[in-house]
Parts: sequence; structure tokens; C-alpha cells
Amino acid sequence: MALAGEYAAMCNQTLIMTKPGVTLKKTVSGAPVPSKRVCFSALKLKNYHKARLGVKAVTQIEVGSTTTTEGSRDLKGLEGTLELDLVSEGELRKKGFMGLRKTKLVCTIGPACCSLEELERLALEGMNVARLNMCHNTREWHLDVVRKIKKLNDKGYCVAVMIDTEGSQINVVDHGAPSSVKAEDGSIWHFTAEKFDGSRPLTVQASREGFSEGIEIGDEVVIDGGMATFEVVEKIGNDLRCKCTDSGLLLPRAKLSFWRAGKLVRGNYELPTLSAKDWSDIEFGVSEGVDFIAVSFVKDAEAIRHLKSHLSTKSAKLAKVLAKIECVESLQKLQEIVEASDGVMIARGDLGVEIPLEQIPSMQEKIIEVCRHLNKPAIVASQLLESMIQYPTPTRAEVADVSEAVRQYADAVMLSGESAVGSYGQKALSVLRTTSSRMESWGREESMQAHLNQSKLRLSLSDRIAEQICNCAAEMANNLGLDAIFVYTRHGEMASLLSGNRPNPPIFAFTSDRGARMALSLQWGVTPLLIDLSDDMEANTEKTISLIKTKGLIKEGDTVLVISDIIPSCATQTLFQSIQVKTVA
Ligand SMILES: Nc1ncnc2c1ncn2[C@@H]1O[C@H](COP(=O)(O)OP(=O)(O)OP(=O)(O)O)[C@@H](O)[C@H]1O
Ligand SMILES: CC(=O)C(=O)O
Ligand SMILES: [K+]
Ligand SMILES: [Mg+2]
Repeated sequence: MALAGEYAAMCNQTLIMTKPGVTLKKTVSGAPVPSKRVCFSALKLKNYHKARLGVKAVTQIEVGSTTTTEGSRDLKGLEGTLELDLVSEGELRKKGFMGLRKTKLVCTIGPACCSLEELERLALEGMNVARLNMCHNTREWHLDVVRKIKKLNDKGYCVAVMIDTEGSQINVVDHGAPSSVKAEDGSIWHFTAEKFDGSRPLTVQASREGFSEGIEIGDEVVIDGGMATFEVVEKIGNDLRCKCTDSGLLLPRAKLSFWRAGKLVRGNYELPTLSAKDWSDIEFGVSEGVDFIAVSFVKDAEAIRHLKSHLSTKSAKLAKVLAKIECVESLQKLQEIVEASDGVMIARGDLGVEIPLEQIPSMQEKIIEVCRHLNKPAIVASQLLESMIQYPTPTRAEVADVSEAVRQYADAVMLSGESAVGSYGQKALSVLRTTSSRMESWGREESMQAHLNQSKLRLSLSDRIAEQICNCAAEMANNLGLDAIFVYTRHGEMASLLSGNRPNPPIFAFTSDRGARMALSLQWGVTPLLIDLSDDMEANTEKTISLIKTKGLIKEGDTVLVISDIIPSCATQTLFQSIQVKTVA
């Protein structure tokens, strides 16, 4: 058996392989389990071998199928509640296991969708994560949105909250008009950091004092990655006089970048990744218990490590730190940044200001690949359905862009202005949802999953065992055409490792850790559920199957693969890990 062979090869000095067909008496936390074994072949590391070889953990891999015999076991103490969010439950009822969407949906919240009713409509439409961009609006406004989302979660939704830092960027603060202004070819503009009253025509106030440091005559000022271009013709103190060389629109908060001979110029100033305002926003996020902190303009892994270690001293519930890949430096240090972070956002808006647009698609594919190898979630962001800010239908090209992100197995796709300020936010979300689902089912029908050679992520034997179990479990679930994967997980680790394999059946992750449940909201194919778990795995499985059955979401004959990273706290402190296939009786 390949699975057993792989195991034996991995740690052959510690495992004994039994012959296929040999039935081993299974014990869970010392208790015999009255489950009917249909077929059974197994590997088992016995305790005496453990002692003889000086191995700390016992690993039992069971490959076989059992029929759950509900009722044969004393179900006392198994009663409890299972928090499955309303939306997944509805989807499951309507479309069955394979109908569950795998790609997660992130919505930027703004004035167009910030009432409780509007937020609920987005939640119903499938929003998994609500993003708050700290560049915009007030602390009170953000607080109000966070509180409303908590209210929705209390009602049975499961929407995680992400804050996105402002970061150090140079953008237009004022250009003398409430909306856009056209810069005409040959017109001369004045760029300054000074505040001015609205009456000065052809003047742009930039967001940073030192914006012109290191900039020379002849350099180019590019607006929003190419919306308009100027040439610096004179420096007057810290101000720049510029001639428009490529006419176009200046939008409110447009981004400025500086170029010399086709290369991006970094001024002498070194802007910190996290400004004083960012730190204050992070304190706010921590105090409100947000689930994700997305860090803008990450230049190296150190900024991420620094924030993570700061957070670890702050509270028991750790927000996950996402690195936004949106500048040249983040591309140059991609691997180390992804390694240090809990996931990334491919922020194509600013990335397109810093690299030529034609490089964005290949960069996106590369970043997703690096993330998949390191098992970190990746969000594809910006302009996915940009035209829907104004129009009720997307362009065909936009639908193709969303489909491509799904085909590349991004964990999540994101709406920006479409939901924050657009007229058709809910409709845009529905386009993301239906497009993702269609692409996912097409991929399954055509068996397009290229099996990813998982890089060896973990160093310790027990972590590598967990990793290998998940790789094998995902392959088994696909090959056997199982209905679902049930993973019982303390902190989400095994659910995440399973997700990394992009298996066909949905992954139901049972956890008693609220933070872990929310963090899993961003992971491909995982439906996280909250439940009280005990050390008795058999009891956990029976309890969940019984509760899901009571809800009418699972029926006789359904087959589920069961794995777990729950380590019993029994006296021997043995690590118990198994793969079981259960047929619901
Ligand atoms: N909280 C908010 N309040 C008001 N407007 C918002 C808010 N959040 C977003 N917007 C609007 O939606 C637009 C798109 O939002 P988004 O956060 O994606 O982008 P951004 O500000 O261009 O850049 P970045 O994501 O790089 O910080 C913004 O330009 C802004 O006009
Ligand atoms: C999302 C974001 O920050 C960007 O696209 O630039
Ligand atoms: K931002
Ligand atoms: Mg950005």
C-alpha cells in the first residue's frame, strides 16, 4: 500500500507494518471502540518499540473503513452544540457536500455597505472576511463596523475581520477638486506638501513632507501607475514644478511614484513599514480582537516578525499577520516574507504602480505558487470587477480574471471599491461567488488538479508526520471519492495542511478555539465549525456525526475521512494520529 509504504519509508526505524487484512484491536485513550470494521490494514508502532527505540510518540495510522455504530456507544456527555455558520449550512442543504464553495471571499467595507443590513446582505452572499482599510474614514467608523460584524457573528454568521494598514505611501491629499481633475498635455502643475486653500489651480498636495527628497529635474512623476505622467522641470525648495507629458485623470487619493530612466526612484528618505498611525491602528485592532492584520508595503520579513512578536506579548488571541505584496522590495524578498507571515495579499493596485502592468499576471501566479509551497493563504486583490463600481454587470475580461485566480488556487479573492463605494457591491460579490464555484467544479470535472509536490515544511518528526498524514489523507479522499473530510483540530494546523492539498471533498474543521475558527475563514476549501472537543477522538467523531445528522446535513451511507491533531492528555502523553474512513450508519 503506497500510503503505508510512504510512512514506512519516512520513519522506517520506528514503524512496524502489519500485513494488509490483519485486524488490529483499536484502542482510543485506552477504551475499546465498538465500531464495525469492514476492512483493515494498518501500521502500528507499539509501545515497547517506542521504548526500545527511544521514540517519544506513538503514531497509529489506520487505513481502512469503519461503519459508525451510533447508539452502540454510551452517548452520555456527547450532547453539545455545533456552530456551523448559517451560510455554509444553507449551501450544504441546497447543494450537498460538493456544492460548498472552496474559494474564500473578502469584501472591503466602505460607505456603500456599512449599515447592519448591508453587511448582513454581504454575509448572506458569502463574505468570509470583511476588510477595513485604515487609509480611509475615522476610528469611530471602523469601530462601528467591527461591532456590527460581531453582532452578525452572534446571529450565526462567521465573518472574520481584517484591518489593512495605511503604510508609508505618497498619494494626493488635495488637487483642488472634490472628484477627478483632468491634467492636459503640456500643462504646468505645482506639487507641494503644503496645505493650500482650494483656490490654487493646477496644484497638487502630496501626503508626505519629504516627498520630493532625492528627486531630480528630468524625473517622471507617474499618477496611479500610468493614469497621467508629468516631468519634473524645476525644484523650488521642497516643491516640484512639473509638466504634464501624458494627459489623464487625477483621482482623489491618487498614488504618486517617481521614475528615472525607466526605473523606480526611491528617495533618500527611508519610510518605515509601520508608521506611528499604523501602530495606533494595530492597537485598535488588537483591542477589538480583529482576526487579520494586513501590512501594507512590506519591504522585508523583519517588519512581519517584529509585528508578530509584538502581538504575541499583547493578547491571548493572536491576530494573523498578512504581508501585502505591493512593492518591488516585497517581490525581491518574497520567499522570506511569505515564510515570516501567516499569509499574503497580492495587492495588484499598488504593485501595478511599481512594476509594468504586463508583469502582474506572471507575478500573481508565482506568488500563489510560493504561498502554496509554504502552505500560506494567498488573497488576490484589486480591480477584479472594477467596472462594477459603476455598472451592474462585469466585463467578460473581469470574469476571466476572477476565474484565473480560482484556477491558480488562490485561497481568496477580494473586492475593493466594488463593495466599499460601488453601486452594486452585493451583485459583485455574487459574481465572485458564482464564478468561483463554476471554475472549481469545472476543475474537478476535468481533474485539473496538478498534484503539488509539497515541500517539506516542518522540521520536527511529529510535525512532519502531521504533514504527511494530511498529504496522504487528501489523496485518499480524492481517490476514494469520499463525501467530506472531517478534521479535528486544536489550532487549525491540520486543517490548513489539508487545505494546502486542495482536495476535492470539502474540509470540515472542528475546533474549540474561536480564533482558529476565524483564521480558517481565509483558507481554501475549509468550513470551520466551533464545538467542544474532548481528548477522546472516538467520542468527538460520534458527537459531531450525530449532531450533523440531527441537522439533516449528513445521511446514511455518506462516507467521511476523519483525521485529527488532538493530542490526548492521558498519562502516557502519546501522540495519537490516525486516518479513518467512516461510513455513516
Ligand atoms: N472605509 C472607507 N471609507 C470611505 N471610502 C473607502 C473606505 N474604504 C475604501 N474606500 C474607497 O474605496 C476605494 C477602494 O478601496 P481600497 O481600500 O481597495 O483601495 P485604495 O485606497 O485605493 O488602496 P490601498 O488598498 O492600496 O490602500 C478607495 O479608493 C476609497 O475611495
Ligand atoms: C489592496 C491594495 O492595497 C492594493 O491593491 O494596492
Ligand atoms: K491600505
Ligand atoms: Mg495598496
